[in-house]
Amino acid sequence: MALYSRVSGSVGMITLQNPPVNALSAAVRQGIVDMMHRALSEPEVKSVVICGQNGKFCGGADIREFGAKMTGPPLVPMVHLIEAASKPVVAAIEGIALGGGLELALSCHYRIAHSKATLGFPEVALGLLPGAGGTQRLPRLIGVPAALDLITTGRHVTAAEARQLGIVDEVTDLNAVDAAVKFAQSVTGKSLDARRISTYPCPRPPDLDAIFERAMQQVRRSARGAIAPGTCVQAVHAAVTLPYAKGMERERELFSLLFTSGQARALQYYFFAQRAVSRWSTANGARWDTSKPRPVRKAAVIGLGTMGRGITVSLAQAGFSVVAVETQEQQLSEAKQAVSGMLERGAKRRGVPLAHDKIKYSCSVQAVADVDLVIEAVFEDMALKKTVFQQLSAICKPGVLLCTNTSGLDIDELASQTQSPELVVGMHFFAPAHVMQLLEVVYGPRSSPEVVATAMQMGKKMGKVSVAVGNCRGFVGNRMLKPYLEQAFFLLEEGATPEQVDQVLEEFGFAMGVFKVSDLSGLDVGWKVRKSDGLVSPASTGTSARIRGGSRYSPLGDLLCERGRFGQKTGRGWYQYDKPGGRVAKPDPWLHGFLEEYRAQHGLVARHIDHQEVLERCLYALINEGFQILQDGIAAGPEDIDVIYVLGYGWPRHRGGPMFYAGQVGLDKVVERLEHYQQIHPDVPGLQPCSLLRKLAASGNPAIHKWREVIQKPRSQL
Ligand SMILES: CCCCCCCC/C=C\C/C=C/C(=O)SCCNC(=O)CCNC(=O)[C@H](O)C(C)(C)COP(=O)(O)OP(=O)(O)OC[C@H]1O[C@@H](n2cnc3c(N)ncnc32)[C@H](O)[C@@H]1OP(=O)(O)O
Repeated sequence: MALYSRVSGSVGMITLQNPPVNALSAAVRQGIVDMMHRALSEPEVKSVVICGQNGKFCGGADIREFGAKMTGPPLVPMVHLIEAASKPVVAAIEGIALGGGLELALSCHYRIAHSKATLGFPEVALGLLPGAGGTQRLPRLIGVPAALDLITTGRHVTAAEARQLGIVDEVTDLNAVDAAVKFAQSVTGKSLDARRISTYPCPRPPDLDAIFERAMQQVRRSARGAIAPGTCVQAVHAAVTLPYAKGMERERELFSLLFTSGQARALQYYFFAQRAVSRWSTANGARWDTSKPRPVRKAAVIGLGTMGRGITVSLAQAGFSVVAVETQEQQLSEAKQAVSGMLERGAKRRGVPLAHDKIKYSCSVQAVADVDLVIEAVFEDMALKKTVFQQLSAICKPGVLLCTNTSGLDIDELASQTQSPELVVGMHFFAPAHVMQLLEVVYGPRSSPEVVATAMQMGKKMGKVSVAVGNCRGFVGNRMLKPYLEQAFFLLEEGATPEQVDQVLEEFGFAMGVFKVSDLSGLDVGWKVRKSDGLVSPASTGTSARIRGGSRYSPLGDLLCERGRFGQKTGRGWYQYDKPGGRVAKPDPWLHGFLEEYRAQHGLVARHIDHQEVLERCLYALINEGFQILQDGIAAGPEDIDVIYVLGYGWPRHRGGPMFYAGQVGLDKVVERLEHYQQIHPDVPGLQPCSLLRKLAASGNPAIHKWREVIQKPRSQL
């Protein structure tokens, strides 16, 4: 709703009230319309201030209303009512003015912002465009290039930048509402003719066509198939080429197109999914709202390889004191240099103070004796990690949280090396750890709720999105990756090339295809794991070379590693690179020849594999594992899996995540296609639809938010 009051005798004040962000729900819109009429009809009122309760102007349209039937006054007539008002209307912007909130502010005649406020049009991230005149008013106010930048990227600007761009009239360090009231009094009676943005002519730079061409190219490059950014460009184009009223019609047309799209639904689902994962629960009943995090002031990182360095930087930048331990002198000095460089670049990019003094380096594990939390990031080797955990358990003060950055080893086995297994959790960072936003917090059967809560909160403090997951081989992300990779290898055996598979996945929207990712992370990583699992056997031919434990196995990755082809680092992998460490993947004729030879040796006949088969086999195998993970209680809900895949594995956000995507495809269709492929490949268990997937499909493809009702009480292995 919106509250009306009279201040200083002549100023009508409309306060938006809809916690937590004063979103423009039907009730708020109704309140604004009613209170505007009231302010305009009261003769004592000479000017109006619009502000938001609790220091937040407005977070935009109420996204929760998008899925339901719209009620209440629409936004467009509401902003027209404000702009057409005969009394000056001043927006007092505190906290946030985003999306519809900024459109509301742009319909006011003046805008006063607090210096800490942020403003922006983030609609593009929800698969939309600013549909209440934003695409028509902003270019009129600040020009086409700046408007295109803000609307197509959705980036938030500070009050200072907004002032520089001309979006706000004044910035204050004092109380913005008081300042707006004073301002409103000062403009009482002044003509409003020059204050209605919709009446401004839209500036037409001479190189207009080139500007729009560049904007389109830019969004095509970065959108990875998302339709909203390009549609935003079209809407801004209308502002320059059409009169305001026609431009508004075009904005509405384009908005409707996006509003009803699957991409908008996926992005809006993802928006709430990312927030839902902070309300975590575990298979043994611990919950976010009943578990109190422990205070952590000082943390330690053990092992300063690539991951340890990134984790050290993340901790220091988040304000923790860090003891960074590396027992190899040479490694330690290299790490110091690398960490310093990362901190300097980070400080420059984010304009934050350098955090060098937060870090103390040591080559002795004894240095961690007084820390509150340790993150072990040594080499991915169980025996080594066990030794480290035994040492830590002996050295650390009582009650210290012992965390491991393993990407898939058994947390419980590590916990059993310590005197207090309840204090052990996984904190699985993604490389580069100081950049990637995802953190899998892995709890074991004995991890205490407070310890899970602490790791989740630590992640948040480091600016990460933390997702709590149960303990199993590969946890959620890497466990689902296995069947996906497996299918990609099988497709090569059957006749595909790495570039064909990658192209299909990149067209789907993945940042990188599976083989390019494999080259980037290093083929030797998986090879070591397969070797320790006893899967890598001496080269042989015939069917038995491609069977392990009764199931189909592709030794292709092993064979490449045997030839020293580890990917980018060696300049050769699934692709070739101009030099070791090179980044540009080029198809490799050697690899094509090798695949032909391999097929011949194993009696395989290459066949044509189409786009649909590549996509379905890779994605549905991955999705099927996701359902198995839900069934096992390793992830509490589909949102957890989707957030992990979008933030950690390059799944296109505009497709919501693998579980959401499965729902959009239709669960019955996913089951049907998996069964189809399983009939052809009966030796691939990962293509057998799991029982939860079958159950959900049989119960009529329920909406994703209803899946939890069907997922029985978690039947975790924990
Ligand atoms: C043809 C059909 C015609 C239909 C007619 C429709 C006409 C529409 C016309 C115009 C289009 C306008 C569109 C919009 O305005 S879309 C919304 C644009 N705004 C945003 O995208 C802002 C989204 N919010 C945020 O970025 C952040 O929440 C934040 C910066 C505002 C605050 O961040 P933080 O402090 O970190 O808090 P949380 O993110 O955790 O959020 C707290 C809580 O609030 C919920 N929430 C936030 N914003 C909204 C919102 N706009 N609507 C509803 N709910 C919102 C958020 O979900 C959190 O709650 P929780 O999920 O329960 O945890």
